[in-house]
Amino acid sequence: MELVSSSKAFGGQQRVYRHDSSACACPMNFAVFLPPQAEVGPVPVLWYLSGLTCTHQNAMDKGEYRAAAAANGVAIICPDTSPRGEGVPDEPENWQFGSGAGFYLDATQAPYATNYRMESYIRDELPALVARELPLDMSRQGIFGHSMGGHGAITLALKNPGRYASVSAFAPITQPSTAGWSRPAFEKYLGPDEAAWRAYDATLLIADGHRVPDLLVDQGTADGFLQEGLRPQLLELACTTAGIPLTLTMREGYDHSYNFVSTFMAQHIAWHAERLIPA
Ligand SMILES: N[C@@H](CCC(=O)N[C@@H](CS)C(=O)NCC(=O)O)C(=O)O
Repeated sequence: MELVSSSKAFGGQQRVYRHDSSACACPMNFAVFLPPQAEVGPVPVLWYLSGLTCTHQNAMDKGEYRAAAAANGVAIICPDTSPRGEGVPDEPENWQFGSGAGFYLDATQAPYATNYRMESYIRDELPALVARELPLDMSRQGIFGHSMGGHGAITLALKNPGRYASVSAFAPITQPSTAGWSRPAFEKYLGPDEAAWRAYDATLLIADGHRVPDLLVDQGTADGFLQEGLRPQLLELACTTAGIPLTLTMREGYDHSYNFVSTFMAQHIAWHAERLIPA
């Protein structure tokens, strides 16, 4: 992998790397913050998955995670949200599909199946790469994300028990198989048979028996996508029915932006650190 940039922050290093992805069949960028503790030994890893229209850069620029990551001694990795660039099929006018809208799934339909394999990328390829190249303790991983990235974090945690010791989300898309901004994308990536969509829907994965030990979710009450796109009540119902301890907090007056995400970032990192770092 090629170092694109490196800058000291909070005693650690905020870096961006670029590499040729075999899962996505294109070059991919990712951001990684290494806390100062990484200079003395491998540190736990917290994966942060971003939402629609984002790249590896949004959370790095606006997520305000570095102080808490340095204080807790965890690395934060922010991957891109889709394959992108020359030769990657896209709908440039559509912000809910294609570039910036990979939905953390492995597409099965032409022409998307060649590149849009974000599940394999996040679950297999990128962890193997960073494990080889960076001072990370891969036996201690957590995952979180925002909106489409909250969907990605929760579904990956549900499907890979034991891989992620902790999972949380800011304003996650809880039931993408029925939400207006994700249904068309699911159909294009996965085909018309909705049975194939269940593997990428948190509420349906829970209904099908998948579990996480516990789950932290924050949601702003002034989020314009709250009832059409996000619907935390569906996740709450699924978790209650399944007996999954969910800490869902509705945050009065907060919208969908990084002003909301950054406000609660330190609390989420502390939640993960409690589960990743033995007292
Ligand atoms: N472009 C959309 C908004 C998309 C949006 O809010 N994306 C969220 C994730 S779902 C985000 O994080 N955007 C990038 C940013 O705020 O930096 C619109 O015009 O309504």
